[in-house]
Amino acid sequence: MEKYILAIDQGTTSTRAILFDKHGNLQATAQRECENFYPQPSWVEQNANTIWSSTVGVISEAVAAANLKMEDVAAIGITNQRETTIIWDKLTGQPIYMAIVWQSRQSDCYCQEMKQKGYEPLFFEKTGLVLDPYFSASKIRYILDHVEGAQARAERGELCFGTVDSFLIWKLTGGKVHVTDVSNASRTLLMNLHTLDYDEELLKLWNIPRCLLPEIKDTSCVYGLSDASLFGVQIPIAAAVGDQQAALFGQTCYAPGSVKNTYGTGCFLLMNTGSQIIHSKHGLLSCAGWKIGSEINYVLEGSVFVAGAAIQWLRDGLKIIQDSSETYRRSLAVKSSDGVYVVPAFTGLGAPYWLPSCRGAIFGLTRGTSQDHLIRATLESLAYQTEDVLQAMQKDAGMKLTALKVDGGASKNDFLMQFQSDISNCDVHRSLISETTALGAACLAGLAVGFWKDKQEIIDNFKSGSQFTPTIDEEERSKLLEGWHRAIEAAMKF
Ligand SMILES: Nc1ncnc2c1ncn2[C@@H]1O[C@H](COP(=O)(O)OP(=O)(O)O)[C@@H](O)[C@H]1O
Ligand SMILES: O=P(O)(O)OC[C@H](O)CO
Repeated sequence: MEKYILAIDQGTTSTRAILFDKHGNLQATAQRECENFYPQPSWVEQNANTIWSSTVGVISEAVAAANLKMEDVAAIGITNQRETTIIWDKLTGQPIYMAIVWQSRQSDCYCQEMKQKGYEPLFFEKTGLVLDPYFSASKIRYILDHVEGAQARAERGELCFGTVDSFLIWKLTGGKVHVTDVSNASRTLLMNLHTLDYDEELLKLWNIPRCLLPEIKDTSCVYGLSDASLFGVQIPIAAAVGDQQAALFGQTCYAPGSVKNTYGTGCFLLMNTGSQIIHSKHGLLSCAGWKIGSEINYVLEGSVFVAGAAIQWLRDGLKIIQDSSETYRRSLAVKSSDGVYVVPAFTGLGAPYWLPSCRGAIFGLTRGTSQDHLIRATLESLAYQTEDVLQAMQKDAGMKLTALKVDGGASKNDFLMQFQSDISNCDVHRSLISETTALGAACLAGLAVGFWKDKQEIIDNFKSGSQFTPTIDEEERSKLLEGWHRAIEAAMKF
């Protein structure tokens, strides 16, 4: 009887379950939207119970859609929005606060305080990260300070912290297993990148008790079995991996120097740096890519906070499009963005600028500016932000990138992909399967249970899709980029 690997991709905008067969072909997929709440400007929260119920829902729906039974699933791999912070009661499994989403800025004051005390270099050296509310540590501090009695309960070992992977493993195993993997732990500001363990000095600075935290495990290994009461059978949970590292794995970027960009809610450009930690001098982050047995892979990352989220803003905020795919047609309805630049810094600026207080701005408006110009300029802003990160990455790595592998929801937009190729003067390769994040998690789970023999088998299964090559000359490229840099500098000064 043929078996399948089920990947759970719990992202910022949706929870998906996807089934893959032995050849890496997608067999079925199920998806539920996830509601984001914005209780105050620049705060973003989600209901952790809904994250869980949507996960159980999509698993059953995907298996049913493929006409399979749960017995046909050889293993589950989990990939997730990273940094998003959940603290729950160890006895009841009930979250004690909303899930604080990675984009949320409500814990910025803790990071500012650490910066004022001069701790930024220490954190950068040990964790590869900058002191920003993006990462989990200050979010944990926020919950422990704002939920009555939480600090004392954490110290007594009554509470558990987890990023979404950890919370889902806890729930799936019926409250038996409290673990995470190195790729997720390396985004907490608590894990030492060199030892791959929590760092006592950093825990002390944040006043976070170690017993609150999940054990850090490999990325590809069996953490436990799903509780029989959930699906009738016990299925090995065999991978947990942050979604950006999962996409890097799914894109088969195994060689040091290979790069991918994912255009989802945000944009995340990752370069595999092999067993070497490269500490960026240009505003990028270092973190763990994955650990498989004794093999550890590090990555250099540029995280852009608002990418597809800007398209959602056009749809839900400005209401000038009905559907995100409409941006393709609307962008081509005008010859250019006519000098309009959108800086979508709705939740501050991430890499390479790191300015949490920055806000969004639109420049270059004239009486002739139409909705289509604004839509086109918003799409272009995804490519400009990516280009800024690419420039920083090339400087750090000391090399010129000639090809960029891409994936994620907004990578379906051909206009955006062509503009990216033009503006970055490099080839853009879009994989045939857009679900490379889920594929990466499935591959890591499959390797753990022997479903796939080795990485070569995964490379052999990989299917390339469309390719975009540059069509504009250097003069035009420089002019467009010069306008963008004036816009971003003005937004930062505002
Ligand atoms: N055709 C498209 N053109 C532009 N943006 C798109 C398109 N399709 C989806 N998006 C954007 O991509 C994002 C969803 O991508 P996805 O990879 O599912 O995100 P996430 O993993 O962050 O939940 C949304 O923000 C949406 O606005
Ligand atoms: O939900 P996504 O796919 O936008 O990913 C979020 C990132 O993991 C945040 O670091």
